[in-house]
Amino acid sequence: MLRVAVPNKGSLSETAAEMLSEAGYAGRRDPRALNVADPRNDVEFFYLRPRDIATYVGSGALDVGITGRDLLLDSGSSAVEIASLDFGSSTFRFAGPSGRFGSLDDLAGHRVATSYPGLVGGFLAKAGVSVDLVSLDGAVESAVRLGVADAVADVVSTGSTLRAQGLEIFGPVILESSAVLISARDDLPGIAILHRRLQGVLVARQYVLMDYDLPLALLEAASAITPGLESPTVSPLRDRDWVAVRVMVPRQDTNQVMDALYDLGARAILVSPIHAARI
Ligand SMILES: Nc1ncnc2c1ncn2[C@@H]1O[C@H](COP(=O)(O)OP(=O)(O)OP(=O)(O)O)[C@@H](O)[C@H]1O
Ligand SMILES: O=P(O)(O)OC[C@H]1O[C@H](OP(=O)(O)OP(=O)(O)O)[C@H](O)[C@@H]1O
Ligand SMILES: [Mg+2]
Repeated sequence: MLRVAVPNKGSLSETAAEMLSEAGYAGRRDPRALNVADPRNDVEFFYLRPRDIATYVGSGALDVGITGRDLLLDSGSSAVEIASLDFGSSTFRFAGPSGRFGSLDDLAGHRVATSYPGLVGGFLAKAGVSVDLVSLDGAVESAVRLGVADAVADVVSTGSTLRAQGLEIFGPVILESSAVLISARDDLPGIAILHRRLQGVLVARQYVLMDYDLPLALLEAASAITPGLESPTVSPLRDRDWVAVRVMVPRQDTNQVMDALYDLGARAILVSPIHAARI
């Protein structure tokens, strides 16, 4: 039975659970349950703190897990990233009081608060900048105002938490992070199945199916607008001068693509959602 680590709370937990459910796996009925067996899929899920998942997976106690790239790198675990899951995107940045720091070198000798000492310490060591790291559990943006640090290094999404504390980002990007699938095993077929199913969910979320009718003479021009993943499916119509085209289109481009196809001469342009996919 494949043993899978899933975030039990925090920013990643809801979407991770939704994706697994869309991928056909059993979820938690009791939100406090720590594990759920899914015998139909030969999987058992373990609901753990996102910060601990890389440790469990790296040690081999669990086979595969969903966590943040930043948490994986901070942990120093030997687990590796198998795939990005395209949610929970954030950037890891330095920030200080407005106008106080201009570049990374300005940090030398100062106190930097973070709840990711492994990630930030590694980054600063590589950059050759020596600081006094202040390790906190969370809400690190308060550390400057409360006087325990001169700057912070933390997860930034919208930036509103930093702004509310009078901080602004400076220096290089430490990391672009997102939710990732991690493992320390490459010998379990169940991992490839889980990976493929989650990829299918991403495709179903990111693409729509588009059908349209088109004068045959415009097929090359239309294929340039909607190349599809491999190549568009083209079917004959009773009127031999026309064809029906079916193609996958990135969801976010749907309306621009429909406008362009209509301008070209396509008609009866229909869009449908994709419920599941294996690409
Ligand atoms: N505001 C956010 N937007 C997007 N991703 C975020 C945000 N905050 C955290 N994350 C990401 O979520 C993952 C886990 O962070 P999360 O906040 O859920 O856990 P935590 O900080 O350990 O727990 P908690 O905040 O509940 O104490 C990390 O990969 C982080 O980059
Ligand atoms: O850029 P923003 O959109 O404001 O989001 C970033 C904030 O979100 C996370 O906080 P979280 O709620 O996880 O609290 P924590 O700091 O205690 O982990 C992160 O640690 C930042 O503080
Ligand atoms: Mg947090």
